[in-house]
Amino acid sequence: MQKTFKNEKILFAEPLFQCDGLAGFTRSELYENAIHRTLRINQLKKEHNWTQEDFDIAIRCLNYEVGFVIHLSMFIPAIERLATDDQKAKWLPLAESYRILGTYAQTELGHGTNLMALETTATFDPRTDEFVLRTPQLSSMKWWPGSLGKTATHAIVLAQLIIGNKNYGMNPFMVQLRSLEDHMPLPGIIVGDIGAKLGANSNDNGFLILNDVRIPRENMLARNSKVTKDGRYIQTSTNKANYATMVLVRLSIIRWAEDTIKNGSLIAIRYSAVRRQSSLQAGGPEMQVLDYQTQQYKIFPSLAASYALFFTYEAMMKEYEIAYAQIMRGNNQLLGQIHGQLSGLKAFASDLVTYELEMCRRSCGGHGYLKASVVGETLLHTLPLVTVEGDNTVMYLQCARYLLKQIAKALAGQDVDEPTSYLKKDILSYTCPVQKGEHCTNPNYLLKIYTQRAHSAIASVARQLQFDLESGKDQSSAFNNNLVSLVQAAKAHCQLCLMKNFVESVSALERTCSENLASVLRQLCLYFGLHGIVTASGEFLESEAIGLQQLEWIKAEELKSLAAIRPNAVALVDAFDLHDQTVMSALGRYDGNAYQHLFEAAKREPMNQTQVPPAYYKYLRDLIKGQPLAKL
Ligand SMILES: CCCCCCCC/C=C\CCCCCCCCC/C=C/C(=O)SCCNC(=O)CCNC(=O)[C@H](O)C(C)(C)COP(=O)(O)OP(=O)(O)OC[C@H]1O[C@@H](n2cnc3c(N)ncnc32)[C@H](O)[C@@H]1OP(=O)(O)O
Ligand SMILES: Cc1cc2nc3c(=O)[nH]c(=O)nc-3n(C[C@H](O)[C@H](O)[C@H](O)COP(=O)(O)OP(=O)(O)OC[C@H]3O[C@@H](n4cnc5c(N)ncnc54)[C@H](O)[C@@H]3O)c2cc1C
Repeated sequence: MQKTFKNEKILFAEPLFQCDGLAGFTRSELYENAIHRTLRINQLKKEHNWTQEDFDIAIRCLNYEVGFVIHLSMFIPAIERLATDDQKAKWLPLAESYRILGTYAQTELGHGTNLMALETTATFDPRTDEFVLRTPQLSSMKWWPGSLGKTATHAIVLAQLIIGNKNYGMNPFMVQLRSLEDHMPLPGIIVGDIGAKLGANSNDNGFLILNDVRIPRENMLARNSKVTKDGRYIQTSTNKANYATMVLVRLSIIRWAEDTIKNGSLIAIRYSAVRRQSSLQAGGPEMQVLDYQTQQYKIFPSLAASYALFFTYEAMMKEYEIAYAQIMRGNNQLLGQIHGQLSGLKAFASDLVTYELEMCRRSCGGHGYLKASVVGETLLHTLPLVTVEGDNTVMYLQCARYLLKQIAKALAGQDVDEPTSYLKKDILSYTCPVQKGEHCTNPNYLLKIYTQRAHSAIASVARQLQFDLESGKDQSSAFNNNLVSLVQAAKAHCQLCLMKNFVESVSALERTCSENLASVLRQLCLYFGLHGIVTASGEFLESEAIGLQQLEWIKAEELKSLAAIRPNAVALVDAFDLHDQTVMSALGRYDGNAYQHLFEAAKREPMNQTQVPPAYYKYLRDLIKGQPLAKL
């Protein structure tokens, strides 16, 4: 599942990467530890001639608990995508050698989603051939960018370009924030950390106020548009190309989601295999909780999601690479498709894993509430994914916007993109594919059900929008009246994508892997499809892709699937090939000794380093001895 990291032994031989000790770290210690880790991985990369992929896998093995995440995943890719060749030649070597440390400063205190309303301005001054950057009011200050608080020496600042009295929209500007001599903020720059978060506290997300900061004209990243010395704005590509970095990170978030749900399902399944509690026969031996149908019902969805997201990431990475190669050659034909697909899938993947991670945590009972179980920590660390790189609702709506355009093309007899080719079918020509119970044991039949449900959801909201417009509603009212249905249609399309990628990937694997493995993967794919229909049965019924009889067969088959997966559940998570130090969980260790590891973790608890707590001498001693307490 995860390209086995041949360098695991090297990485985890170093105490720095042994994660047991992170509990109890202060924010400053977490921050320093993260920086130390990334720089040490960089040294290991040089010492052992690791590839960039090895470097990335090392970071994923550490669950992204490293420093410079935005520098590596946004600042450098933004230079690659938004800068001219000359600008790349200047800035990339500095960034790649960590001579400058960057962030991607787009979001403001007052705006994150609505980029058109960003308030930071970059005003061209032809007298000095410079841009003057300012955050005009409190709500304008940049707020959230990772590494902005204490680390970044430079930021790619997204600002409204002003020439004369005209606003040319959001453009990217390279701004130095701190001195490269003493790291002090430069004149006009007020910068700092925005404070503790629910998780990911090793990251110094920051704020930035720009008070008339002057930068040379050449600091506007000018691949897609530029300003001439005499103040003319020349656009060389769609200004949406300036959004390209976000598209890449949305793809990375799908993989981040896959990595975290693999951790969660591995912990839940391994622990459920060793935890014995209660029994079904009076006086009988206590059962492995993994044998309870309800426990399987709680945690097998995370197992299936792990594989579904793995296959979807692989498919989307290929789709992105094709689109990106064309875009970098100036051909933006696939820009809309890749944006629509990745907006929706980033939202769907992050929604799916945050839900299933909580189910994994709950399945561990009381111990799931201990930091040492790590499932809760993983959830806290994953929660931002439903917001970063675009709030999920907004991302679903971007996907829905794409789907509406595609179905309009389909209805007009025009070509549509491959991911929406199903919309070419006549919506009235669908017949329920499942005519007998045994059809529910074939993922290909289920795929037809998902296709019809997605097509129906998109066609239905398109019709409703058309009806509202024809009834006299203006565009924005008609849209706002149908946002919930638009999100539902986007989710239906995304769930179809996951199911399609799962079915097609297993079908491709069957041609090369053993029948045993093929059978296990087919079973998991079938379960993923069945469970998805059951959990959204109302929508599937509404689409007429299934009736009550089919739903009855599907629900029965889903429960049978639980029992079929049970014998292979532990092997399926072992197949993730995750090192104990990656999973970090006392409940999910490969040796299965959960209780021993829990107790070891408790013994490492800082409070246990002394037998008698300081509070005893301040408060408890007099209390216990019945002596009057001094005034507190
Ligand atoms: C991966 C390995 C890396 C190696 C290093 C390893 C070390 C790193 C460790 C791990 C890597 C992990 C990677 C993940 C890191 C995650 C960290 C994340 C930190 C967070 C960062 C951020 O949050 S950055 C800020 C993100 N902000 C947003 O996303 C804002 C959301 N809002 C918008 O995008 C736009 O406002 C919105 C799309 C909502 C509206 O656009 P707008 O132009 O205002 O109007 P609209 O009419 O809707 O669109 C017009 C037109 O433009 C098209 N379009 C919109 N967006 C895009 C786009 N992104 N790309 C292409 N086209 C776009 C849209 O479809 C419309 O087209 P038409 O319909 O007019 O044709
Ligand atoms: C951990 C973390 C790291 C981050 N790192 C960075 C970074 O490095 N660089 C950076 O620039 N930013 C960063 N961000 C900011 C992030 O990109 C924004 O928070 C995100 O884009 C959401 O925007 P917002 O916060 O303004 O939410 P809002 O858009 O204000 O969302 C509030 C609510 O309004 C709803 N809403 C908003 N617009 C619409 C609409 N059009 N239709 C329907 N509903 C709508 C949303 O669905 C949501 O429910 C980070 C955020 C977090 C949490």
